[in-house]
Formats: sequence, C-alpha cells, structure tokens
Amino acid sequence: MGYANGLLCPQGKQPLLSFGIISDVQYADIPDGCSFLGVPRYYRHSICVLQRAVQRWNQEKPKFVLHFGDIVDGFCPKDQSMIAVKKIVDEFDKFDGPVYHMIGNHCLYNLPRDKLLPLLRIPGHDGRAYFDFSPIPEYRFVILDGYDISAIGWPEDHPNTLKALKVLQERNPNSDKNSPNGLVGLERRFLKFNGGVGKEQLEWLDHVLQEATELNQNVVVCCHLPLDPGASSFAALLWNYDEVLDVIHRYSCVKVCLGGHAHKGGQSVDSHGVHHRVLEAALECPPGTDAFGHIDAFNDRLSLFGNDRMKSSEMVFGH
Ligand SMILES: Nc1ccn([C@@H]2O[C@H](COP(=O)(O)O)[C@@H](O)[C@H]2O)c(=O)n1
Ligand SMILES: O=P(O)(O)OC[C@H](O)CO
Repeated sequence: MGYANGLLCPQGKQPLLSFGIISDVQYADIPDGCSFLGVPRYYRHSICVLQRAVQRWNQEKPKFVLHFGDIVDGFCPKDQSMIAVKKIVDEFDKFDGPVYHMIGNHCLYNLPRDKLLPLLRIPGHDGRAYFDFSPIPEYRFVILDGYDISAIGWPEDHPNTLKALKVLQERNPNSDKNSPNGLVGLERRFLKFNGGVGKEQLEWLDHVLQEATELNQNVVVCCHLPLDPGASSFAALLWNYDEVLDVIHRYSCVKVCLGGHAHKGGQSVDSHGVHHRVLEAALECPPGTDAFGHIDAFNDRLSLFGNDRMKSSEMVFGH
C-alpha cells in the first residue's frame, strides 16, 4: 500500500500490518476561525477530510484506524456536543474495521468522561481512557490517557481535578491557566489545556511493557499529547512527559510514540533511539486539502504514508 508524499514500500516486502491514522478532526458546525495565535481552523471542512480518509482506507483495507483525539472542537455549541460527536463517530464507522479513539482536551470541553467514553467506545475503567491491544503477535499498541490528571473532564471535586489544579497553581502563575506568559522553555507545558499521566497509569504502563518484552513484541505508544520536546512545541507537551519516557526507556520494546495536539506536526528521535511522530491536524486543512495516512509496520520499521499535508516518514528502529 504505497501512495502520496514520495515514500516507497521497501522492495518486495509485505508489511506485517497496516493501520490508518488521522488526528484532531476537531469538527464543529460553525464558520471557519483561527487559533489564539491566528492559525486558520476549518471546523466544517474537517469532516470532509475524514470522509476522504475513510474512502481511501476502505480501498486500502488497513487492519484498523487510530484517531489521535479532539473529535469535536470546544467552540461547538454545548447543546450540540452529543450530536456532533455522534456525527463524527458515524463517519468513522463507515470504515470497514475497528477504530480506536484517544481523548483530547476538546473532547472534554464538550462532554464529561462518563458520556464521552461510551460514545467513543473507549474500553477504560472508572472513567480512565487508557488501554492496549495486540492486533498481531509481533506488535502491541498502548493508548495513553494524557488527561488522567487534568483540570478538565473530571467532576470538580474529583481527586484528579484537585491534583491538576495543584500542579497548575504551583507551575503557572497566570490567572488564565491556559496562558504560557512568563513560562520559560519546557515550563511552558503547564497549561490547563494539557494534562498528565497518573501514578496508577504509569504502573500499568510499566506492567504492559514488561509483558510486551517477554512476548518479544514491538510497541507503539499513542497519546493525544506529545511525549518528546524534540517533536512538539513545549506548550503542547504532556505535563509529566519525562516520567512517561523514564518508564518507556526502561525497556527496548517501545519503538515509536505517536501523538496529536500540536497541529503543525513534528518528528524526532530521542536519546534512546525511540521515534516520536506528532501528526498534522485534519482541522487545519484548507478546503480541498487533506491530512491523513496509513502506517505499514515491519519487523524493523514503521513506514508512514502521509497524504497531502501529512508528511511521510520512515521510522527505522534504533534498537
Ligand atoms: N500563546 C497562547 C496560546 C493559547 N492561549 C490560551 O489558550 C487558549 C486555547 O488556545 P488555542 O491555540 O487552542 O486557540 C486560548 O483561548 C488562550 O486562552 C494563550 O493564552 N496564549
Ligand atoms: O487543539 P488546541 O486548540 O488544544 O490547540 C493545541 C495547541 O496547538 C497546542 O499548542
């Protein structure tokens, strides 16, 4: 399955697995607008990007599809949140196979976790949205919940809300906790629209990676929030990206981390040879343009075939 943006399949090699990718559809039935920093956002057009993606995936037949979060935008009128989420889920359901969703901040602006998770069919427990699956024996996918510790999405008196407010209070002196004003370098990540991975989830991650190591599996870690400063603006990073990387780096099974949220996309290889790829957002595609793709997984690499604004990447495993 090779197409678009110039990447060719390694000659004569069949992938072990292919999967479709798209991020930040962030749909709303509202006129075009822009981000706080003035980057245009095409709220109605993003569903067209998704429709073209599904059409393509149904021709190419990847085994499953991953959406990296922010299914609808925070500006969606709140009395339409449920309808908007269902509308986009219905479009994803036109793909002839399983679709796995991650939660993003914009999902949580629209709906609380108890409503959101069933709609997105996220197999968490107690409102947690982390899980793993192994579509073939050689590979395991780990989906992290980057808003586990978050000031959005949990009830106001939930311990995770209180923990998040404490983090923001300690690390961000601005009254608007979404503002990075005065925060320097990596400290710019301590914003309300980001979040963190809690202790229980870190322990779960450690356990999953231990099991994957025993099974000799390659692991792909997925999270709405980017995990490596080299692949993202500092203001988009997971609060405790360093703690998550510490766990990941204890093992050599994690080959690639994939994320969304930082809409222009990014790519890096970290100090332990793990690839990080942040996906370009569907929301920021001007009408008629696209950002989606698929990834072919081999024993020694992931090959990302991006469409249009989504860049292609070859991620050869370093260990
Ligand atoms: N440099 C910035 C960026 C953002 N904010 C605040 O975050 C909100 C969301 O930003 P978007 O990029 O998603 O539009 C925005 O409304 C601001 O409150 C900021 O203060 N400074
Ligand atoms: O999708 P948003 O509106 O949360 O924007 C995220 C920012 O691009 C992160 O820097």
